[in-house]
Amino acid sequence: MGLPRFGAAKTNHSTSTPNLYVANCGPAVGLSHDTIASVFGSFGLVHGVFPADDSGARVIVCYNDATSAAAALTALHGRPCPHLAGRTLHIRYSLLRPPPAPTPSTSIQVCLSAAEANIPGLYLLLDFVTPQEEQELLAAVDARPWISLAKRRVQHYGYKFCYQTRNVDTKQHLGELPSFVAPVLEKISSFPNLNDAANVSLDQLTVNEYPPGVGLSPHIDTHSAFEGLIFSLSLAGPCLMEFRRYAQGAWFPKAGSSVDMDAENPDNSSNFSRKAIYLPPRSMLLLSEEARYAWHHYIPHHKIDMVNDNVIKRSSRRVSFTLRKVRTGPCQCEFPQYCDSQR
Ligand SMILES: O=C(O)CCC(=O)C(=O)O
Ligand SMILES: [Fe+2]
Repeated sequence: MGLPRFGAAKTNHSTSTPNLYVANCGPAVGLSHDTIASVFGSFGLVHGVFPADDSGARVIVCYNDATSAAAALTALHGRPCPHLAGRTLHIRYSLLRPPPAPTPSTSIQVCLSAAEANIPGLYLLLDFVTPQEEQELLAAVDARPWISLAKRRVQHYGYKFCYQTRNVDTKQHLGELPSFVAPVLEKISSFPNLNDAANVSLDQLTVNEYPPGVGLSPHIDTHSAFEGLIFSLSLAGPCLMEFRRYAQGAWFPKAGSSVDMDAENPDNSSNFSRKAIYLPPRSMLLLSEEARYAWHHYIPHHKIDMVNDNVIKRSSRRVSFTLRKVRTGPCQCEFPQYCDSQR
Protein backbone atom coordinates (compact mmCIF):
# COMPACT_ATOMS: atom_id res chain seq x y z
CA MET A 1 0.00 0.00 0.00
CA GLY A 2 1.29 3.50 -0.77
CA LEU A 3 2.33 5.76 2.06
CA PRO A 4 -0.76 7.36 3.56
CA ARG A 5 -0.81 11.08 3.00
CA PHE A 6 -2.61 11.73 6.26
CA GLY A 7 -2.40 10.08 9.64
CA ALA A 8 -5.19 9.60 12.14
CA ALA A 9 -4.74 10.77 15.71
CA LYS A 10 -4.32 7.84 18.12
CA THR A 11 -7.34 9.04 20.11
CA ASN A 12 -9.86 11.78 19.72
CA HIS A 13 -9.14 13.21 23.18
CA SER A 14 -7.15 16.41 23.40
CA THR A 15 -6.90 16.72 19.62
CA SER A 16 -8.91 19.22 17.71
CA THR A 17 -8.31 20.09 14.09
CA PRO A 18 -10.59 21.06 11.20
CA ASN A 19 -9.68 17.78 9.45
CA LEU A 20 -11.30 14.40 9.94
CA TYR A 21 -9.94 11.00 8.99
CA VAL A 22 -12.97 8.93 8.00
CA ALA A 23 -12.70 5.18 7.45
CA ASN A 24 -15.19 2.85 5.77
CA CYS A 25 -16.06 5.68 3.44
CA GLY A 26 -14.98 6.47 -0.11
CA PRO A 27 -15.42 5.66 -3.78
CA ALA A 28 -14.34 2.05 -3.33
CA VAL A 29 -17.37 1.45 -1.11
CA GLY A 30 -19.69 3.27 -3.50
CA LEU A 31 -19.55 6.75 -1.93
CA SER A 32 -18.28 9.53 -4.17
CA HIS A 33 -16.35 12.49 -2.76
CA ASP A 34 -19.24 14.75 -3.84
CA THR A 35 -21.72 12.69 -1.78
CA ILE A 36 -19.41 12.67 1.25
CA ALA A 37 -18.89 16.45 0.97
CA SER A 38 -22.61 16.99 0.80
CA VAL A 39 -23.37 14.87 3.93
CA PHE A 40 -20.50 16.33 6.00
CA GLY A 41 -21.51 19.76 4.66
CA SER A 42 -24.53 19.78 6.95
CA PHE A 43 -22.11 20.38 9.90
CA GLY A 44 -20.21 23.29 8.38
CA LEU A 45 -18.38 24.48 5.32
CA VAL A 46 -16.40 21.59 3.81
CA HIS A 47 -13.25 22.85 2.20
CA GLY A 48 -12.51 19.53 0.47
CA VAL A 49 -12.66 15.73 0.59
CA PHE A 50 -9.42 13.93 -0.25
CA PRO A 51 -8.29 10.31 -0.41
CA ALA A 52 -6.47 9.47 2.85
CA ASP A 53 -4.47 6.80 1.01
CA ASP A 54 -4.87 4.76 -2.11
CA SER A 55 -7.41 2.34 -0.63
CA GLY A 56 -10.45 4.24 -1.92
CA ALA A 57 -12.15 3.46 1.42
CA ARG A 58 -10.66 6.16 3.68
CA VAL A 59 -10.98 9.89 3.17
CA ILE A 60 -9.97 13.12 4.81
CA VAL A 61 -12.79 15.61 5.19
CA CYS A 62 -11.41 19.12 5.65
CA TYR A 63 -13.57 21.80 7.22
CA ASN A 64 -12.74 25.46 7.46
CA ASP A 65 -12.96 25.29 11.26
CA ALA A 66 -12.48 22.80 14.08
CA THR A 67 -15.97 23.40 15.54
CA SER A 68 -17.64 21.96 12.44
CA ALA A 69 -15.28 18.98 12.49
CA ALA A 70 -16.12 18.33 16.16
CA ALA A 71 -19.87 18.49 15.43
CA ALA A 72 -19.55 16.01 12.55
CA LEU A 73 -17.36 13.67 14.59
CA THR A 74 -19.85 13.63 17.47
CA ALA A 75 -22.83 13.05 15.19
CA LEU A 76 -21.41 10.56 12.71
CA HIS A 77 -18.71 8.47 14.41
CA GLY A 78 -19.44 4.82 15.14
CA ARG A 79 -23.04 4.62 13.99
CA PRO A 80 -24.73 3.79 10.70
CA CYS A 81 -25.13 6.87 8.56
CA PRO A 82 -28.46 6.77 6.68
CA HIS A 83 -27.27 9.31 4.10
CA LEU A 84 -24.14 7.30 3.31
CA ALA A 85 -25.76 3.99 2.38
CA GLY A 86 -26.13 3.05 6.07
CA ARG A 87 -22.39 2.60 6.49
CA THR A 88 -20.85 2.83 9.95
CA LEU A 89 -18.13 5.45 9.77
CA HIS A 90 -15.01 5.39 11.91
CA ILE A 91 -13.83 8.91 12.42
CA ARG A 92 -10.80 10.47 14.08
CA TYR A 93 -9.18 13.83 13.88
CA SER A 94 -6.62 13.87 11.11
CA LEU A 95 -3.02 14.81 11.62
CA LEU A 96 -2.29 16.54 8.35
CA ARG A 97 0.93 15.58 6.69
CA PRO A 98 2.35 17.57 3.84
CA PRO A 99 1.22 16.01 0.59
CA PRO A 100 3.98 14.17 -1.23
CA ALA A 101 5.47 15.69 -4.35
CA PRO A 102 2.92 15.16 -7.11
CA THR A 103 3.52 11.90 -8.87
CA PRO A 104 3.34 12.52 -12.59
CA SER A 105 0.69 10.46 -14.26
CA THR A 106 3.47 9.03 -16.44
CA SER A 107 3.82 6.44 -13.70
CA ILE A 108 1.03 4.72 -15.56
CA GLN A 109 1.19 3.88 -19.22
CA VAL A 110 -1.58 5.77 -21.05
CA CYS A 111 -3.29 3.80 -23.79
CA LEU A 112 -4.39 5.48 -26.98
CA SER A 113 -6.82 2.76 -27.96
CA ALA A 114 -9.21 0.42 -26.20
CA ALA A 115 -7.41 -2.57 -27.72
CA GLU A 116 -4.23 -1.46 -25.96
CA ALA A 117 -6.08 -1.02 -22.66
CA ASN A 118 -7.40 -4.56 -23.04
CA ILE A 119 -10.33 -4.29 -20.63
CA PRO A 120 -13.19 -6.57 -21.71
CA GLY A 121 -16.17 -4.47 -22.81
CA LEU A 122 -14.25 -1.19 -23.24
CA TYR A 123 -14.46 0.46 -26.66
CA LEU A 124 -13.24 3.82 -27.92
CA LEU A 125 -14.20 5.26 -31.29
CA LEU A 126 -12.25 8.31 -32.44
CA ASP A 127 -13.91 11.07 -34.48
CA PHE A 128 -17.35 9.78 -33.59
CA VAL A 129 -18.82 13.20 -34.40
CA THR A 130 -17.52 15.77 -36.88
CA PRO A 131 -16.13 19.15 -35.73
CA GLN A 132 -19.32 20.76 -37.00
CA GLU A 133 -21.55 18.34 -35.05
CA GLU A 134 -19.38 19.00 -32.01
CA GLN A 135 -19.99 22.76 -32.33
CA GLU A 136 -23.73 22.19 -32.73
CA LEU A 137 -23.92 19.96 -29.66
CA LEU A 138 -21.97 22.50 -27.58
CA ALA A 139 -24.16 25.36 -28.81
CA ALA A 140 -27.29 23.35 -27.93
CA VAL A 141 -26.24 22.72 -24.33
CA ASP A 142 -24.93 26.25 -23.89
CA ALA A 143 -28.37 27.55 -24.87
CA ARG A 144 -29.91 25.57 -21.99
CA PRO A 145 -29.64 26.07 -18.24
CA TRP A 146 -26.71 24.51 -16.40
CA ILE A 147 -26.88 23.23 -12.82
CA SER A 148 -23.78 24.25 -10.84
CA LEU A 149 -22.23 21.58 -8.61
CA ALA A 150 -19.26 22.32 -6.33
CA LYS A 151 -16.66 22.11 -9.12
CA ARG A 152 -18.44 21.48 -12.40
CA ARG A 153 -21.71 22.15 -14.19
CA VAL A 154 -24.23 19.53 -15.32
CA GLN A 155 -27.47 19.12 -17.22
CA HIS A 156 -29.82 16.13 -16.98
CA TYR A 157 -32.27 14.91 -19.59
CA GLY A 158 -34.70 12.00 -19.51
CA TYR A 159 -34.27 11.42 -15.77
CA LYS A 160 -32.58 13.53 -13.12
CA PHE A 161 -29.50 11.98 -11.55
CA CYS A 162 -29.26 12.35 -7.77
CA TYR A 163 -25.63 12.72 -6.61
CA GLN A 164 -26.45 11.80 -2.99
CA THR A 165 -27.89 8.41 -3.81
CA ARG A 166 -25.97 8.01 -7.08
CA ASN A 167 -29.24 6.88 -8.57
CA VAL A 168 -32.21 8.18 -10.56
CA ASP A 169 -35.79 8.64 -9.47
CA THR A 170 -37.58 6.51 -12.05
CA LYS A 171 -40.91 8.10 -11.12
CA GLN A 172 -39.64 11.51 -12.21
CA HIS A 173 -39.48 11.32 -15.96
CA LEU A 174 -38.28 14.65 -17.38
CA GLY A 175 -39.42 13.72 -20.90
CA GLU A 176 -37.85 12.35 -24.05
CA LEU A 177 -34.20 13.03 -24.80
CA PRO A 178 -33.83 16.39 -26.60
CA SER A 179 -33.75 16.49 -30.39
CA PHE A 180 -30.18 17.90 -30.48
CA VAL A 181 -28.88 14.52 -29.32
CA ALA A 182 -30.65 12.60 -32.14
CA PRO A 183 -27.59 12.53 -34.47
CA VAL A 184 -25.53 10.96 -31.66
CA LEU A 185 -28.22 8.34 -30.93
CA GLU A 186 -28.41 7.58 -34.63
CA LYS A 187 -24.66 6.88 -34.78
CA ILE A 188 -24.84 4.81 -31.58
CA SER A 189 -27.44 2.55 -33.18
CA SER A 190 -24.77 1.37 -35.60
CA PHE A 191 -21.97 1.19 -33.03
CA PRO A 192 -19.73 -1.78 -33.85
CA ASN A 193 -19.38 -4.65 -31.35
CA LEU A 194 -22.94 -4.32 -30.07
CA ASN A 195 -24.94 -7.48 -30.54
CA ASP A 196 -28.30 -5.88 -29.84
CA ALA A 197 -27.64 -2.35 -31.10
CA ALA A 198 -31.23 -1.99 -32.22
CA ASN A 199 -32.40 -2.38 -28.63
CA VAL A 200 -30.14 0.20 -27.08
CA SER A 201 -33.03 2.70 -26.43
CA LEU A 202 -31.02 5.06 -24.22
CA ASP A 203 -33.22 7.31 -22.10
CA GLN A 204 -30.94 9.30 -19.77
CA LEU A 205 -28.38 11.94 -20.71
CA THR A 206 -26.04 13.65 -18.27
CA VAL A 207 -23.99 16.51 -19.68
CA ASN A 208 -20.90 17.35 -17.61
CA GLU A 209 -18.79 20.44 -18.09
CA TYR A 210 -15.35 20.19 -16.46
CA PRO A 211 -13.11 23.25 -16.10
CA PRO A 212 -9.34 22.57 -16.28
CA GLY A 213 -8.09 20.76 -13.18
CA VAL A 214 -11.48 19.25 -12.37
CA GLY A 215 -12.06 15.52 -12.69
CA LEU A 216 -14.33 12.89 -11.25
CA SER A 217 -13.62 10.67 -8.26
CA PRO A 218 -13.31 6.91 -8.88
CA HIS A 219 -16.69 5.22 -9.17
CA ILE A 220 -18.71 2.50 -10.85
CA ASP A 221 -22.02 3.81 -12.15
CA THR A 222 -24.59 2.29 -9.78
CA HIS A 223 -25.59 -1.09 -11.19
CA SER A 224 -29.21 -0.82 -10.07
CA ALA A 225 -29.54 2.63 -11.67
CA PHE A 226 -28.46 1.91 -15.22
CA GLU A 227 -28.35 -0.96 -17.69
CA GLY A 228 -25.19 -2.45 -19.08
CA LEU A 229 -24.18 0.01 -21.80
CA ILE A 230 -22.74 3.40 -20.87
CA PHE A 231 -21.69 5.74 -23.65
CA SER A 232 -19.63 8.84 -23.05
CA LEU A 233 -18.90 11.36 -25.77
CA SER A 234 -16.03 13.81 -25.15
CA LEU A 235 -16.36 17.30 -26.60
CA ALA A 236 -14.33 20.53 -26.58
CA GLY A 237 -11.32 19.17 -24.75
CA PRO A 238 -9.42 15.97 -23.96
CA CYS A 239 -8.95 14.12 -20.71
CA LEU A 240 -7.36 11.05 -19.33
CA MET A 241 -9.58 8.38 -17.83
CA GLU A 242 -8.15 5.91 -15.39
CA PHE A 243 -9.69 2.48 -14.74
CA ARG A 244 -9.22 0.55 -11.51
CA ARG A 245 -10.16 -3.03 -10.86
CA TYR A 246 -10.16 -3.50 -7.09
CA ALA A 247 -9.42 -6.92 -5.64
CA GLN A 248 -12.46 -9.14 -5.56
CA GLY A 249 -14.67 -8.62 -2.57
CA ALA A 250 -12.36 -6.06 -1.01
CA TRP A 251 -14.82 -3.22 -1.18
CA PHE A 252 -18.29 -4.33 -0.37
CA PRO A 253 -18.57 -5.82 3.11
CA LYS A 254 -21.92 -7.54 3.62
CA ALA A 255 -24.84 -5.19 4.26
CA GLY A 256 -25.00 -4.12 7.88
CA SER A 257 -21.42 -5.07 8.68
CA SER A 258 -18.83 -2.44 9.33
CA VAL A 259 -15.14 -2.31 8.64
CA ASP A 260 -13.15 -1.25 11.64
CA MET A 261 -10.67 1.53 10.99
CA ASP A 262 -7.74 -0.46 12.33
CA ALA A 263 -8.93 -3.93 11.38
CA GLU A 264 -8.84 -3.35 7.65
CA ASN A 265 -6.12 -5.24 5.86
CA PRO A 266 -4.02 -2.58 4.20
CA ASP A 267 -2.51 -5.07 1.80
CA ASN A 268 -5.92 -6.03 0.51
CA SER A 269 -7.20 -2.51 0.46
CA SER A 270 -4.65 -1.16 -1.97
CA ASN A 271 -4.89 -4.13 -4.21
CA PHE A 272 -6.08 -2.91 -7.56
CA SER A 273 -5.05 -3.00 -11.21
CA ARG A 274 -4.76 0.32 -13.00
CA LYS A 275 -5.04 1.31 -16.62
CA ALA A 276 -5.47 4.66 -18.29
CA ILE A 277 -6.82 5.72 -21.64
CA TYR A 278 -6.63 9.05 -23.40
CA LEU A 279 -9.99 10.47 -24.54
CA PRO A 280 -9.59 13.06 -27.29
CA PRO A 281 -12.42 15.45 -28.13
CA ARG A 282 -15.10 13.98 -30.41
CA SER A 283 -14.32 10.44 -29.28
CA MET A 284 -16.98 8.07 -27.99
CA LEU A 285 -16.23 5.69 -25.13
CA LEU A 286 -18.41 2.67 -24.47
CA LEU A 287 -18.34 0.87 -21.16
CA SER A 288 -19.99 -2.53 -21.28
CA GLU A 289 -19.64 -5.90 -19.56
CA GLU A 290 -16.61 -6.05 -17.23
CA ALA A 291 -15.56 -2.46 -18.04
CA ARG A 292 -19.00 -1.20 -16.97
CA TYR A 293 -19.69 -3.53 -14.03
CA ALA A 294 -16.34 -4.25 -12.41
CA TRP A 295 -13.93 -1.41 -13.12
CA HIS A 296 -14.03 1.96 -11.35
CA HIS A 297 -13.51 4.85 -13.74
CA TYR A 298 -11.83 8.02 -12.67
CA ILE A 299 -10.81 11.34 -14.24
CA PRO A 300 -7.77 12.70 -12.37
CA HIS A 301 -8.05 16.28 -11.16
CA HIS A 302 -5.14 17.51 -13.29
CA LYS A 303 -4.57 20.62 -15.38
CA ILE A 304 -2.11 18.72 -17.53
CA ASP A 305 -1.99 15.05 -18.38
CA MET A 306 1.18 13.22 -19.23
CA VAL A 307 0.29 10.99 -22.12
CA ASN A 308 3.41 8.89 -22.18
CA ASP A 309 6.10 11.45 -23.09
CA ASN A 310 3.73 14.21 -24.20
CA VAL A 311 2.37 16.94 -21.98
CA ILE A 312 -1.29 17.50 -22.86
CA LYS A 313 -2.89 20.59 -21.44
CA ARG A 314 -6.58 20.28 -20.53
CA SER A 315 -8.42 22.93 -22.54
CA SER A 316 -10.63 25.62 -21.05
CA ARG A 317 -13.33 23.02 -20.69
CA ARG A 318 -14.27 19.46 -21.49
CA VAL A 319 -17.95 18.70 -22.03
CA SER A 320 -19.10 15.10 -21.94
CA PHE A 321 -22.42 13.57 -22.92
CA THR A 322 -23.03 10.39 -20.92
CA LEU A 323 -25.89 8.35 -22.35
CA ARG A 324 -27.40 5.49 -20.41
CA LYS A 325 -30.58 3.45 -20.07
CA VAL A 326 -32.31 3.60 -16.72
CA ARG A 327 -32.81 0.15 -15.21
CA THR A 328 -36.26 -0.84 -14.03
CA GLY A 329 -35.56 -4.18 -12.31
CA PRO A 330 -32.61 -5.39 -10.23
CA CYS A 331 -29.21 -5.85 -11.85
CA GLN A 332 -28.30 -9.48 -12.46
CA CYS A 333 -24.74 -8.98 -13.65
CA GLU A 334 -21.94 -11.47 -13.23
CA PHE A 335 -20.04 -9.23 -10.83
CA PRO A 336 -22.01 -9.48 -7.54
CA GLN A 337 -19.07 -8.14 -5.55
CA TYR A 338 -19.54 -4.74 -7.21
CA CYS A 339 -23.33 -4.91 -7.52
CA ASP A 340 -25.68 -3.03 -5.21
CA SER A 341 -28.62 -5.16 -6.42
CA GLN A 342 -26.90 -8.37 -5.31
CA ARG A 343 -25.49 -7.32 -1.95
O1 LIG B 1 -17.25 12.68 -18.18
C1 LIG B 1 -17.23 11.50 -18.47
O2 LIG B 1 -16.80 11.08 -19.55
C2 LIG B 1 -17.69 10.45 -17.50
C3 LIG B 1 -18.87 10.82 -16.67
C4 LIG B 1 -19.23 9.74 -15.71
O3 LIG B 1 -18.47 8.86 -15.44
C5 LIG B 1 -20.53 9.73 -15.05
O4 LIG B 1 -21.31 10.68 -15.23
O5 LIG B 1 -20.83 8.76 -14.33
FE1 LIG C 1 -19.42 7.21 -14.46
